[in-house]
Parts: sequence; structure tokens; C-alpha cells
Amino acid sequence: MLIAAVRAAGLVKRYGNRTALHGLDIEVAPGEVFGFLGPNGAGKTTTIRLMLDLIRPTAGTIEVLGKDPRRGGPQLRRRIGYLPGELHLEGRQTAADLLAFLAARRGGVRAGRITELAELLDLDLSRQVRKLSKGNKQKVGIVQAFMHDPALLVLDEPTSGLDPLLQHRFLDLVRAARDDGRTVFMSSHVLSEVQEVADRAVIMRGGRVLATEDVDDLRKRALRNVEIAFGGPVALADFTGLPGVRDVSVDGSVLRCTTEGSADALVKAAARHTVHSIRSTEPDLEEIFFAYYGGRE
Ligand SMILES: Nc1ncnc2c1ncn2[C@@H]1O[C@H](COP(=O)(O)OP(=O)(O)OP(=O)(O)O)[C@@H](O)[C@H]1O
Repeated sequence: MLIAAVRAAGLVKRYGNRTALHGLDIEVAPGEVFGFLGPNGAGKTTTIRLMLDLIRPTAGTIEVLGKDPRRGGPQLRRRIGYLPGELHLEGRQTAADLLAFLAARRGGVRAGRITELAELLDLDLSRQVRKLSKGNKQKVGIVQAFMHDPALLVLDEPTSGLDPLLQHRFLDLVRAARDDGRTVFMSSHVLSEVQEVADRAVIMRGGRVLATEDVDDLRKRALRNVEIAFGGPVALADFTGLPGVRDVSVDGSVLRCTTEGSADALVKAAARHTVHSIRSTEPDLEEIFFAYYGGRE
């Protein structure tokens, strides 16, 4: 039998009388990029901490690379690259010294690997870690998670604090890890970044799995909020009933709507008028949840 990279069965975590996880079942296949999506408080960080044995389950089981995290010891930890959601880097040592120290603790890393990652992420290794900005601290966190080429990467909100260019570079790193046969478990509250790199995603809310999705399917249904400014007033009737277009409103020469999947019908209808500008933004996760799973709670 193939050993799952991560397997949780009936996983429950309570903090006092608050239940953070209500019996989680997930299975992540080796070599897969797995998105763990949910708004704040969904239980993502709790699940990740259980995977790393930073906290212990109230009930149920969790296995990482076929081992119980409680019993895997340093051998198991070396095979995992972990980026915590909140990084506290306050030391006086430079990023280079800190990374060299962590690399030695993990039994060494390939020569040149740290510099290669630092260059890719545009990180100055000579600076004291406590003096780095939030985004640069996040880069140190990413480098230490990837540097020893672990079998499993566990990344808690990895792109938080990174500007869009670096978010793209980071996603390239994730793809490279997958191409190398590594498994990536990545939490996020941004659907679009998960859509870009993941193969499958679990969508969490309130400590429960709301849905498990094939990311290709999610991509086909992607929602966008669209605003089009025309050269003059337009009629609402020209834009109602178009396939994949909903929640249409017209305010003088500005049209607002939501598209699901292809924007083709909308673009063709708009092209009959003079178009000044088009703005398309990703709805936040709550809005997407409501549109996809509104009736399911
Ligand atoms: N140490 C703790 N003590 C008490 N309650 C906690 C603790 N850690 C988490 N919780 C609660 O458990 C629930 C799940 O939190 P968790 O941090 O796992 O969610 P999350 O999906 O990671 O959200 P975030 O993105 O905000 O970290 C929340 O209701 C949170 O308030």
C-alpha cells in the first residue's frame, strides 16, 4: 500500500471548551500539492501544529510520512520543511548564520542551496534577522523550509507579507518541489494562489471540511468581480441572462457583475460598446464560499 504523505482520521482538537477541529479526515498523496483553504479560525494552523507534534490531538490520529509525529523524532523532522504562520526572528545573528545553524542541525544542505534560494527570493543574507522587515523575515522562513530538500513541505500561509512578484517566485519554488517528487501541504486563505499551484484542495470552515475539490474543477468555476466603465450609459438588459454572468447592475456608464468560469459572453457583450476600462478582482473567500457552498451548512 502506498504510504500517504499526510493522513488524518477523526482528528479532534479542543482548547478548553472550544473545539478547533471536529473530527478531520484528510489524505494527501505523495508528490501532490495540497491546498488547505479556509478563513481565519477554520482550524488550519491547529492541523499543521498537530502534524509537527507542536500540540497533541484530543482524539483521532494523524500520520506524517507514514509515522506518528509523536514518535518520529529528529529523523522524521529532517524529512519535513516547516514554515510557521508566525515567525519570531529576533536574534542578532545574520540571516546567513541563522540558516547555516539550522542547516547543520538538519544534517547539512547541498552546497550553494541557501544562496540560490536567497537570490531567487531577493533576500540579503548579511543582515541581522531582527532588523529584517516582515516580508524579509518571511523569506528567511521560506529558505529554511526548502533548503534541505525535504520530502514534505508544510507551509502555513506562506505568501503572507510577500509582494506579488515574490509571491510568483514562491509559487515557482512550489512547482519545482513538486517536479522533484516532493509533497507540499500549504495553507492559505487566498483561493487564487491555491488555484495556481495545487492539485487538490480541502476547504475548511469552523473546524470542519466543507469540501474537497480537484483544483482543475475549481479553476473552471473561478469567480471574479468585474467592473466595466463604458464611454456612455449602457442598458442593463444587454447584460442580463448572459452565460456565466450574475449579479449584474448598471450605474450610468458603469457595469458591475460577477463572472463564473469563462468571461467570454461578458466580453463579447461589452465589445458592442466603447470600453474605457475593465477591472477584475477576486472575491474574498467568504463570498466564494457563499456562492459555492451557501446551502451546505
Ligand atoms: N492556543 C489556543 N487556545 C485557545 N483557542 C485556540 C488556540 N489556538 C487556536 N484556537 C482557536 O481554535 C480555532 C482554530 O484556530 P486556528 O488557528 O487553527 O485557525 P486557522 O484556520 O489557522 O486561522 P488563522 O488563519 O487565523 O490562523 C479558532 O477558533 C481559534 O480561536
